[in-house]
Formats: sequence, C-alpha cells, structure tokens
Amino acid sequence: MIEIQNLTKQFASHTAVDDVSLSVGRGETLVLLGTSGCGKTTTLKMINRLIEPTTGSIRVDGVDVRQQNGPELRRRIGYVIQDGGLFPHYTVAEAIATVPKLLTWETSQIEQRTRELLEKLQLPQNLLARYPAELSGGQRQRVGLARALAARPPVVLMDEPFGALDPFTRRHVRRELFGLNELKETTVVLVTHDVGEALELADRIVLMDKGRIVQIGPPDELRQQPANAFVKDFMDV
Ligand SMILES: Nc1ncnc2c1ncn2[C@@H]1O[C@H](COP(=O)(O)OP(=O)(O)OP(=O)(O)O)[C@@H](O)[C@H]1O
Repeated sequence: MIEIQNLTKQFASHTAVDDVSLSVGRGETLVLLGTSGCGKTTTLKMINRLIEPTTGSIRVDGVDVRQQNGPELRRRIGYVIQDGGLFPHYTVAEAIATVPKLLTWETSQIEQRTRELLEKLQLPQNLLARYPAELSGGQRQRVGLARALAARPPVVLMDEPFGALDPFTRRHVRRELFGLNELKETTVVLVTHDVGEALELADRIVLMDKGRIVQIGPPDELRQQPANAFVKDFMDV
C-alpha cells in the first residue's frame, strides 16, 4: 500500500509535481497518465527515492520512505524503465538473478523462476548468456521486466515498460503479464502516455497535467464522467 500526501517537487523555479495526494491499494494497478512533461516520471521516482521531494510525504506499507535507505528500499520495490535499465556487463541470466541472489535464494529456485519469467515474457532460453548490447530494444525491455519481477516484490514501479515493443508483442506481453497471476497481488504504479494502455491495465487512472492531478478514478469514470474538457479530450480515443 502506498500513501502519497501533498507531494511537491520543485526544479529551480519550475514546479514539476504540484501538491499531489493519492493512495494505491494492495494489489491495485494505478496508472499515471498525461502529456509529456506533466510530472509522471518525477512522481514515480520519488516513490523509490531516486528523486527526493521538495515537500510532502510517501509511505509504503505504513513506513515513510525517508526512514529507509535508498538501496534497501529499491530491493523491495521493483522498477522497470523503458530501455530496461540493464547493466552492460551482466548477462541476461545474471541480470534476472540479481535480487534473488541478494535474498540468498537457492540456485535451483533462481533457475526455475528465470525459466518461468522467460516463458511469460516470450523470451527464448538462448538469450540467457547474452549481454544487453546483443539484444534488441524490445528484448532488453522484457529482460528489464523479468529482472524487476524476479523476486516477486510487493510493489513494482513501471515507467513506459512496453514503449519499445512493436504493437503486436506489446499487446501480447501486456496480456500475459497482467492477465495471469503474476501481478495480481502486486501493487503496481505504471506511467504511460498511451490512453489505450491505461484503459486496459488500470484499476484506477490518475490523469495529470502540469504537475497536478486533474482527475483520479476507474477508467470508466474518467470516460463517462470527465471532470472537465481536458479529461474529455484526453480520454477520447
Ligand atoms: N532533473 C531535472 N531538472 C530540471 N527539470 C526537470 C528534471 N527532471 C524533470 N524536470 C522537468 O520536470 C517536468 C516533469 O518531468 P517528468 O519527467 O516528470 O515528466 P513526464 O510526465 O514523465 O514526461 P514524459 O512522458 O515526457 O517522460 C518537465 O518539465 C521536466 O522538464
């Protein structure tokens, strides 16, 4: 469970995130939606402390994130970014095993989990010995997803996680991942500017504009009862 209260981030004189308050329930998928530069990524990065807020607070499972050190927090919160965010000198197998190893999983358990994730993400086994430079953009992105999900973290943050995939693979991977049990009990905060993706994946959508929340609610509510003309136009796909 994530509770965000009066969160603001100021970069010099620019307010990137402006007094944002919201909560994400256990197992919920919350989608941050909005135009480029509206503050989605900045909001996401404050949850795992890659960016420190100017003011406001964030609690994950009742504990203020500022009371935990960054690396420890990020071990419990999966994080997926558009290009996969992989270390160049780690093979695919090593990348996926990173967090399970830190948590001292048995080798056989890590191998089994790796096989399972490759299957769900439609990645062939023969990629395991390759380095990120030897993968396509879409493969890198899926390996990034596998790495983030490997140890089944209770919270996963995703920043345009399907952005590099072609429309066909994108739909397929999305359905595989979100349709099966894989993410059912996981609290997910996902950033996208793709309305279709938001409508398909979100339990609730947070529509942002210029750092502020314009409307928050289930997909149908934003479509059927838009708070203003901006929401109506944005959701009208
Ligand atoms: N480190 C930084 N220094 C100064 N300004 C920044 C910094 N990071 C982000 N910004 C500004 O803050 C605003 C919000 O950026 P943010 O990346 O959160 O937007 P976004 O909604 O995720 O956009 P996109 O969909 O394009 O990724 C933008 O105007 C951006 O230029």
